[in-house]
Amino acid sequence: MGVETEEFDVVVLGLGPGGEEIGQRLAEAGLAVAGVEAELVGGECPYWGCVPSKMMLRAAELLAEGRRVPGMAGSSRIEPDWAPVARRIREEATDDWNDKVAADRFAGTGATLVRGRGRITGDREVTVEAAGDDAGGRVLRARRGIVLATGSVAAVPPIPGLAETPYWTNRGAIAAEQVPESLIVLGGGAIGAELAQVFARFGAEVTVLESAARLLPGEEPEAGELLAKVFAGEGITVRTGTKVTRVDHHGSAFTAMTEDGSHRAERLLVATGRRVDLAAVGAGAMGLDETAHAVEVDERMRAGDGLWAIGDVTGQGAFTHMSIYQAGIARADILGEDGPPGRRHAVPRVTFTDPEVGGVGLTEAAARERGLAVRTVVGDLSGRGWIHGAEGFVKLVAEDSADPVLVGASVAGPYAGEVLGMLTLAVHARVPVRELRSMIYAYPTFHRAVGDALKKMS
Ligand SMILES: Cc1cc2nc3c(=O)[nH]c(=O)nc-3n(C[C@H](O)[C@H](O)[C@H](O)COP(=O)(O)OP(=O)(O)OC[C@H]3O[C@@H](n4cnc5c(N)ncnc54)[C@H](O)[C@@H]3O)c2cc1C
Ligand SMILES: NC(=O)c1ccc[n+]([C@@H]2O[C@H](COP(=O)([O-])OP(=O)(O)OC[C@H]3O[C@@H](n4cnc5c(N)ncnc54)[C@H](O)[C@@H]3O)[C@@H](O)[C@H]2O)c1
Repeated sequence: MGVETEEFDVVVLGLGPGGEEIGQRLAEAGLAVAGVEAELVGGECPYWGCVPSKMMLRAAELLAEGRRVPGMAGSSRIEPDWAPVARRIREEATDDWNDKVAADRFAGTGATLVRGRGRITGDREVTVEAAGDDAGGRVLRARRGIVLATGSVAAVPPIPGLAETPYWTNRGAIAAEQVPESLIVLGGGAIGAELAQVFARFGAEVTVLESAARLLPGEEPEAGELLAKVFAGEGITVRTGTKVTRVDHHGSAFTAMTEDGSHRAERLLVATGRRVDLAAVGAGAMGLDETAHAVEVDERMRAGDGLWAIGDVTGQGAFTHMSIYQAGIARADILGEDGPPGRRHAVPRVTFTDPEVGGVGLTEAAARERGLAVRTVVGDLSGRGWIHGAEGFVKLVAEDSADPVLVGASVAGPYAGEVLGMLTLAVHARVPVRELRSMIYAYPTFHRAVGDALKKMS
């Protein structure tokens, strides 16, 4: 088996949204870049994550809007059909899980695409296993350094019996050609909540089993409570504070045993978080702790001498926008450019359920855990919520000082992810609350609810 050694300025290991962005931008800046990808150029987001899941959610939202016609605009008869959803995902979103367009775009910037699974095997050295028809592996040496951007995979809890069953992770759910008659969703975080609502709206009988005390436990409690109410109204069974003790699969059904009973369904989706495997990428060869849950980076995304890490592997927020943001910071550092350091006080997050749930910066609980003295206010969606017939809330978390700024904010309701934009700006730029109060909020918009909430803040 022959082994070729090649030299580059930078080797990017993993071409998800973060790796793709930095690889392309460094190549465009004139560096010799190799990008190593084991599966599909683009990573989880376009093929099994954000993009196809948001297509599903858009379809499910259209059904829900149709069902809202009676009482407001006439009558409606809704007949869900999964076929166009599966077709859009196959043809428009993922090109049938083919990355030719992305691979060509990457190579078009002058970067070298190396297909195969890579491993750090020494200082600034990556060895790539032979892939496909390649005769042997390749050794890539990086003069400036390696960017570790290998993302995350679904974390599967060690529940007895589960590993022996044909459970879905996000990948199985996204590639579904049919809606199951019934579905158990293990985990009521972002993935679990979004996909539970999609499948329920297309006719599946859905049960969400969440170990924490409420849905979306990382968000404000008001968000989990609102979603639980909405889910109940849509016929979704939600069990929180539940421990699943065993999972079995017999014939065509899953059984999940809990401490107070059992649940049966045709499919079971595991949505209990993500996992980073630093041993698999050989991170120890450049001094990292391979047992860690994430790579620790400084404000320039440096993880060591000649080593940068970006995206899900950093544990700073498993979001596509974080991986691309961090790619920009690392790119500037590698090119020796001045630029703002990576900041984490205003990371936005949106769960695209209906109602959407958006948050930025700290929740009240997270702020208090850090020892910050804060004041909070919770408001409703004002006039627009009533006109729309929608439920939701705005919650603001301000530091308790003479001239306070917001350290966190949440919004739930229609277009909450869009309303979050102004709150993200406020937290990011530390706009004083007095300035936010003096602003004019268009009537009757959803974002006017922010102005109304500010008036109530002591
Ligand atoms: C169902 C779902 C919905 C989501 N929705 C959203 C959303 O709406 N908005 C949002 O911001 N985020 C969303 N996310 C999260 C988002 O997909 C991730 O945060 C994002 O993809 C992370 O990008 P990344 O570059 O860190 O890594 P990834 O996208 O995980 O890509 C890493 C790449 O590295 C490759 N790789 C791994 N190991 C090796 C190796 N040893 N050698 C070579 N290649 C390797 C992998 O094959 C992969 O292509 C969602 C995720 C899921 C699962
Ligand atoms: N709209 C978005 O931006 C979006 C959408 C989907 C995913 N994502 C990203 O992907 C990440 C992973 O999503 P996720 O939903 O898998 O993770 P998550 O961490 O958001 O939620 C996992 C949930 O599973 C629960 N859980 C853990 N172990 C359990 C068990 N044994 N039984 C029952 N419940 C259990 C946790 O309490 C938690 O509520 C998210 O944190 C997010 O960063 C983002």
